[in-house]
Amino acid sequence: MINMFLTKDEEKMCDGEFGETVRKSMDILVALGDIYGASKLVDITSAQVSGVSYKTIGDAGLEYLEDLAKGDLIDSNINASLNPPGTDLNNWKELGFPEEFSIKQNQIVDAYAKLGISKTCTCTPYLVGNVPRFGDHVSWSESSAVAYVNSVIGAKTNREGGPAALAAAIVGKTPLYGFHLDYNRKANLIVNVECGLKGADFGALGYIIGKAVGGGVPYFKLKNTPNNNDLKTLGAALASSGSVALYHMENITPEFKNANKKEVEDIIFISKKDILETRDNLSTTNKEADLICLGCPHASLEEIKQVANIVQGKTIKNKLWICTSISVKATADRMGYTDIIEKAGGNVVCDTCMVVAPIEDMGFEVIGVNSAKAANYVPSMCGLDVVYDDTENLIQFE
Ligand SMILES: C[C@@](O)(CCOP(=O)(O)O)CC(=O)O
Ligand code: SF4
Repeated sequence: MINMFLTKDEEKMCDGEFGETVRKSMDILVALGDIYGASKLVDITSAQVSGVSYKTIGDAGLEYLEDLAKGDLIDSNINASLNPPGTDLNNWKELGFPEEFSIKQNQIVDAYAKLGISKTCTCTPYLVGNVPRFGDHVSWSESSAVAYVNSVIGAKTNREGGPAALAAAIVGKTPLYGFHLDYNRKANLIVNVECGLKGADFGALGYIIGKAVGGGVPYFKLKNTPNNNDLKTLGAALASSGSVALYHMENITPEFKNANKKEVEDIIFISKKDILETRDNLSTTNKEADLICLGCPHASLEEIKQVANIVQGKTIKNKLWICTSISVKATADRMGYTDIIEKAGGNVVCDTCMVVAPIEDMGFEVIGVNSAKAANYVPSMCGLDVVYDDTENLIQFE
């Protein structure tokens, strides 16, 4: 029995009148809505679909998607884009990605494309055209992207699983509960940062607070003004050590005035010592990195420019990847940044990242990262050591 209210059209979708793909998607959305007590479905303007890497979904995932893609679709008329896959979809051969893995990976992405999800392949779709408006209901699933779209843009999403975001993309709707409702978007922890922050400090802060707040909503008071790259780094870390989907930042994020901070009793003070200790603890080894892997979440053009400025005219000792979307790379190519980085011995890698790529099978042992999320996940998802530091300290020259 279905508990939530469905319109006549939605009932028809559940009954299979629009085909099997739509029916199966409605099954997922209605089950989710009933579990979480949603009153109804709500229209969305955007979806971001994770569950893409062959490393995480395997052959079973590929078969499921190819089967689903055989059915008819309705025109859900939303902007839907894919998360990073496990390979650079075009340049996997040149970059040394395993062949069988890369072929399967391309098949997965093709199946998603048949289901109407664009091959944007990034966890920072807000940099490349999948940009909802403030207040929009959306269904996003990559956890750093969820934190960004809720907090920095002020669109509304729960932390969806890949299948739920795909179902939402197919139908153009999501169940109305959780962070879609304003009363769940209030802060429940105040974070008073007593020192200025820069670079990898933001990841360290996110790592500490994610652990402290779990799935709650932190409200930050900072001494200095972060840029959007800092906010994406912070959100990624919050969403990986905890399950944060939304944060507020005084005078920075769009909903900070409605966060009800006066009613929040829990307050944490963060000192320079806390940040430095956490930065140290995020490294699992003192060894030098054999691969420096930047772009978690996927790099912006400014971050690629920063790397180009650091390596210009020099020869990098370690291997260097800077991971980003194909759209950002296209602009980096045009600006000459890619050429500078390649001449120094590094690569701008498209689509994939250090967590979802099979780097453990590619001969690397120690990965240098400037992202606390990557520092948290590379040891657990790839079984490799990490060194955590700022970009300029990670890159060594001949
Ligand atoms: C680790 C992560 O960023 C990438 C793995 O994603 P996927 O489920 O393989 O698309 C997922 C997440 O944090 O939501
Ligand atoms: S692990 Fe990092 S780079 Fe990879 S998809 Fe997640 S946020 Fe993006």
